[in-house]
Amino acid sequence: MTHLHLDLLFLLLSPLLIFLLFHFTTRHQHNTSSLNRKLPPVPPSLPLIGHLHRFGRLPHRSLQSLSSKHGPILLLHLGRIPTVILSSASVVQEAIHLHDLALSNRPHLISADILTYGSSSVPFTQYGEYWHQARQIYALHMLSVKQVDSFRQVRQEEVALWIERIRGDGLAGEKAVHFSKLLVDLTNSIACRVTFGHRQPLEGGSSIGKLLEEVSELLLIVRIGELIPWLSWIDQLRGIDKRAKVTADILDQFLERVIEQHLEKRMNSHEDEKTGAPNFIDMLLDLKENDRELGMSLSMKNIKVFLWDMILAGTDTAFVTMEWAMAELIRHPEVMKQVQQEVRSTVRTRGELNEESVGEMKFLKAVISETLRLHPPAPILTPRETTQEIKLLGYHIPAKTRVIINAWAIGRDPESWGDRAEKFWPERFVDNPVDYKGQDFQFIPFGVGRRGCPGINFANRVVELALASLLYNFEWQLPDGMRGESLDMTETAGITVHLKNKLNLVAKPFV
Ligand code: HEM
Repeated sequence: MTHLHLDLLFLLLSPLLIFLLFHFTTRHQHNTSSLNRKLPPVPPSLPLIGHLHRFGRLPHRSLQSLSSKHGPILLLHLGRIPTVILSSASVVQEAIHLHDLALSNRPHLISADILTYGSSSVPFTQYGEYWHQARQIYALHMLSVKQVDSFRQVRQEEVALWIERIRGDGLAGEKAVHFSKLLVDLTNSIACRVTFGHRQPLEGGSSIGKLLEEVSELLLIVRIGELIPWLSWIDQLRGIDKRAKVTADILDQFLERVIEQHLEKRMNSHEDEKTGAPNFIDMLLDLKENDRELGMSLSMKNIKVFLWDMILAGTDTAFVTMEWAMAELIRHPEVMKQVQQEVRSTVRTRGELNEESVGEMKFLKAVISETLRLHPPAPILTPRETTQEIKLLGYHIPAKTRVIINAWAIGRDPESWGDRAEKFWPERFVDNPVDYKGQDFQFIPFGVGRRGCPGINFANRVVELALASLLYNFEWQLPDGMRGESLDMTETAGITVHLKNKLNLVAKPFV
């Protein structure tokens, strides 16, 4: 059906839809308040769509402005979905200290169901036994400090190749480098080598990057049927399910193929030959062979989900962090100079740029923290859902309420960060014990509580080494004599928030 037909159909049906929506929404809101308990403040809404229109294209910003008017805890109705918004460090602290367990579920999302084997992906899966076992596998095997250490050589090799690529190809010092694209290439190749053992495991036309883009986009699409179930036929007409199923099939076939290749290789090699570079597929296949020790049986489906999670959760977030860090450094040449001085003098003293020398670069770490404070890659984290009724700041929050934590607003709250809350000022993190591991509620780019990110250590190693290498090897400028302060910092909409206009920079070799 063409777009014209769809629009016409929608127009004809809209009076009926408006009546039914009005009936549904008012009845629903009445039900919530009839509990006769004090609910969080509800900003004015429209009868048909509740607060959907107030969610905005960039929800972290629109929700911040709502909470500055109505307070740090709000109740919104996104269509049929009651959603509580938490926007201050103290309210999140109370939520996690008193109700972490009750806040550990994720809402059920149809796209995640289709794209991640019935929502088996850890970021989307329901709280319960499977989630516990999966987190154990991350903590003890895939993302343990020892395991992350074992990928050191992969990271160092990939970063070194990447730096040479920037320097070579006649790019460096001549014309602007498509910096954002370079970052995607690096994070993809590290994630693929670590996960599959190869840089580019897909043969033929499509690439992992393309597949990843399609999956992220599909996970982001707002489904009308999820907000207003009886309108789900509109999603069918939009073809979302079909698109998601096609992508899920490509993804599944790809994962099957790489796992088969590894199985074949294992069958054809003797025990003493199984010493290739470490990768998640072989590690999971080893665990599957010894699943009695593991305490759970790992199915092939589980293995596929773990592999895809690593790519999905780990690539975009690290890339976005580096993109924002570089954009802020370009806008603040004095900070750029200071961090380059630290990186270069540490390398001079240590004789080498590697993960050990990077570990000593305090100001570089402060620059990364300040970037994550101002630009958390997932500004409203990942939504939660209450498993039971809870009480927060004296307000009742019913079971099955969606909960959104606005980490972006919390990171810019003058109550926690003072007058210079909006300023990029990395010094605030030098010799400051506040960090992003989830204990300091004013700074939570990796989330909080038991659903917090298990990949912090993995991400840090990549981001620190890659940024240090860029800063050590090159002087960075905007093309055509553009000045840093004119850099467009407009954000894109999405679960992860990028720079809208991709970064193009001139890289002049320093060494
Ligand atoms: C700068 C990089 C990263 C950032 C900012 C980030 C941020 C986040 C956030 C905000 C969440 C949701 C937390 C919550 O709901 O409280 C999350 C969850 C998750 N992250 Fe990360 N992440 C990053 C890198 C990684 C990496 C490298 C991996 C794996 C290799 C990873 C794996 C996961 C997983 C599996 C979850 C789901 C946890 C659960 O639901 O139990 N992340 N991450």
